[in-house]
Amino acid sequence: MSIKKALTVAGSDSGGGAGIQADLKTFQELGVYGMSVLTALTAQNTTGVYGVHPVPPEFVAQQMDAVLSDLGTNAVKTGMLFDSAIIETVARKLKEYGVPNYVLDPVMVAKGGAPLLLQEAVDAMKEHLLPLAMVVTPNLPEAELLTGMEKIETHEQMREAARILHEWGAQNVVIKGGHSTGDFATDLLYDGREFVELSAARFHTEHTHGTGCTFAAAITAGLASGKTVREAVEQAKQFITAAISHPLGIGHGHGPTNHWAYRAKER
Ligand SMILES: Nc1ncnc2c1ncn2[C@@H]1O[C@H](COP(=O)(O)OP(=O)(O)OP(=O)(O)O)[C@@H](O)[C@H]1O
Ligand SMILES: Cc1ncc(CO)c(N)n1
Repeated sequence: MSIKKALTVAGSDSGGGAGIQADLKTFQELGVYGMSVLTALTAQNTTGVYGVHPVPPEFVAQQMDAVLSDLGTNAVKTGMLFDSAIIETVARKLKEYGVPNYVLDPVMVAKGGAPLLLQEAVDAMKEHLLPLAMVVTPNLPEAELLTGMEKIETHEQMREAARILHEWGAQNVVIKGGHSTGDFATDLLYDGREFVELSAARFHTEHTHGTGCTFAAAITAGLASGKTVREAVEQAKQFITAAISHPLGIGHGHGPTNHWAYRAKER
């Protein structure tokens, strides 16, 4: 059996719960070989983001060349990209190498409110990355910023946002419902033809640092392994639900999710 590989292009979370670190842990747990291209360093822990140090776009390009010219990959995800120069560089390299199975997690703001994407970069993300995406995974505030819709709360508004992002070039759209309220955390998958709702019990917990990164990384790992988009999203939902339901209880703020929980349950 050949080894399946996945690449994450994202920022570093020194606290280990989100960003590159969450992605690599998720890849490992789902049995794919993980590779990483760093776009920014953050001085971060469970209580907040205390500093951001972006990587020069030329060095992002150099990292992508190093990985893609030698190892190649079966899937790629992007997370924190910080500015439009980095976005344009990443888009150019994804096209140059014809990278398959691209998952765009449009990371914009950290849980505590720190900006992880400059405002000037939202248009660049729509123009350069959305049309390349096999799957895009906005949370509700990200879907509002991308579509320009004033409020996305109801199921019908989630469907409308998904239709718009599909029309703008993403092949599949997952609108994540983590930020809504109610007894269920319900996400919506749209492939341009049908809507599929993925629902799980909502856990009343503070420990949701890195949920979005982990979810998108799990989708990426599934695609790298040859799953269909539907199968990969369903597995990712199970992975993140398990990770949230068994928090590690570390740190003084929003603690990380538990990347071991899914495999522990499988055994
Ligand atoms: N309290 C919760 N209980 C159960 N599932 C949740 C909860 N919070 C989020 N989820 C699920 O976790 C996944 C990630 O969604 P969320 O909306 O939290 O992403 P995000 O806001 O991008 O995360 P991040 O804070 O990492 O940026 C989705 O499948 C969502 O339904
Ligand atoms: C580096 C990084 N990427 C993404 C997020 C969003 O959770 C975060 N907090 N930090």
